[in-house]
Amino acid sequence: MHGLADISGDDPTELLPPGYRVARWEVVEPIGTGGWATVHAGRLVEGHAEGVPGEESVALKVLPTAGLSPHQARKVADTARREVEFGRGSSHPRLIRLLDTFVLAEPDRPLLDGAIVLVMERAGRSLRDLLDAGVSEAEGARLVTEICEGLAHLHRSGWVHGDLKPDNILLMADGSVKLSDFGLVTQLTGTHGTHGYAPPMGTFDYLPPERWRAPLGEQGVEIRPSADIWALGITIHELFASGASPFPGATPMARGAATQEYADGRAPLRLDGALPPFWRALTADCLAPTHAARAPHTAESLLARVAERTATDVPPFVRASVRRGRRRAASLTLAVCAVGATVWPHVEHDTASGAPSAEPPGRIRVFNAEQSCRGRTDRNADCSLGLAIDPTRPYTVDNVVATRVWHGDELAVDCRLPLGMPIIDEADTHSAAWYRVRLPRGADRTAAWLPAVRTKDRPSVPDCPAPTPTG
Ligand SMILES: Nc1ncnc2c1ncn2[C@@H]1O[C@H](COP(=O)(O)OP(=O)(O)OP(=O)(O)O)[C@@H](O)[C@H]1O
Repeated sequence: MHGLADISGDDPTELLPPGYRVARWEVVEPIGTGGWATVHAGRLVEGHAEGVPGEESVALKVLPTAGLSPHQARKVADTARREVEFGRGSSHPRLIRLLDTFVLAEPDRPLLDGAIVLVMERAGRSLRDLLDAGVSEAEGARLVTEICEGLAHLHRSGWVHGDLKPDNILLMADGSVKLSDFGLVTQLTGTHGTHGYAPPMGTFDYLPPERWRAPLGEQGVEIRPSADIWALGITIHELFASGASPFPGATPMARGAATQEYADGRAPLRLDGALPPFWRALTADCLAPTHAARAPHTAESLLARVAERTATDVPPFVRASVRRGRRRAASLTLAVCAVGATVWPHVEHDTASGAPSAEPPGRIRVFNAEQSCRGRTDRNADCSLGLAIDPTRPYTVDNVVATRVWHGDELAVDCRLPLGMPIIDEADTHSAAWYRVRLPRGADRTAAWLPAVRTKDRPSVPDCPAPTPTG
């Protein structure tokens, strides 16, 4: 976020020298400086902190309040309050965890007196550090997937990040993504929990067009999850275009003006030629010019799109088995179904007993919310839908079986899981229910899970026992 002044001074070690103790934590060295804060590497020197793996694995974020105008001090305090309130109530593998918070009492060191210290999990670097070199398409897919997992969790829990950008997308030592910097997080309110009110701050390059004109009320400016989706679109563009913004201009203000020209229909969206076709389409959806046009593209639906795309874009040895599966499906199609759909054979296993059962308790037809895919009979890969291995885990690349399904396919169903991972389809239909379906003979497993949003049928089948990781 943009602060009003660099309050930290030129040398962060002047503020918090190595060896400085904050309760059970000790400062090791500075990591970086933001608009309002300096961040230092730190270590635990006393006792034990749950979930802190190594003794040097924390970051101490210091927000000084000394020397600020009352207005600035209020902003810093509000930023810290948001981070703390959010950090205390949330825990997810894709979010940087808050471990401790303090307000320093240092009457003899005026710069530090009253400073707020947040102790957090420490990352190795940020996504910003990857932009110059660029990433491969596969690596980009993994990074975007993990960003979307974090965003989907935030949005599901009723929060908007409000300052998503490569600097706030941190990479852990093992390369995994965690979102950070929750100083502008906003809780969704309103009758349906659709919007909240954020302070009029943020990073110009990542603000959606509607934010430039949003009226500032007593509670702040209105913000919705679609603001994070816009920021995600800019971030994906930067990721595949070596850090370039999709909007022209030498300064953030100029790029902001270009953003508004586009939103007003006075300029087209010009995405960099470096973006591969799938990512062009996805980025364009994230950068839909209005909240209403962007709203169907939720973090959850983007996650499903990337997962499906990655599952079709599999290594050659897996692809061969998928092709074999498709050939088998194609012959069944001819034999059984005049409209290009498949009726899968059903012999595998009875869910409750594990014994083979000839007749499944129910059948469902696959429904594809993409209208353009419904009339097709060619089983085109772009129109295929995935099945999950574990319906309680995020629907990501490593949670999709190799066998694909298409609109109209008829599947044998054993049971229904009412509360799995919530899924939102392209038409914005929500459901946390899943059906356990049998896979055709020869598939690499006997069963998989179809999200209930992918069928219009409601067969009367028993509730499933808790799923095992093998599905
Ligand atoms: N948990 C962390 N682990 C490692 N580095 C971190 C961590 N949190 C922040 N940093 C790094 O410290 C620097 C400043 O942090 P941060 O952006 O949170 O401060 P800020 O004042 O809120 O910044 P901004 O004004 O950009 O929002 C950044 O370079 C960031 O990558």
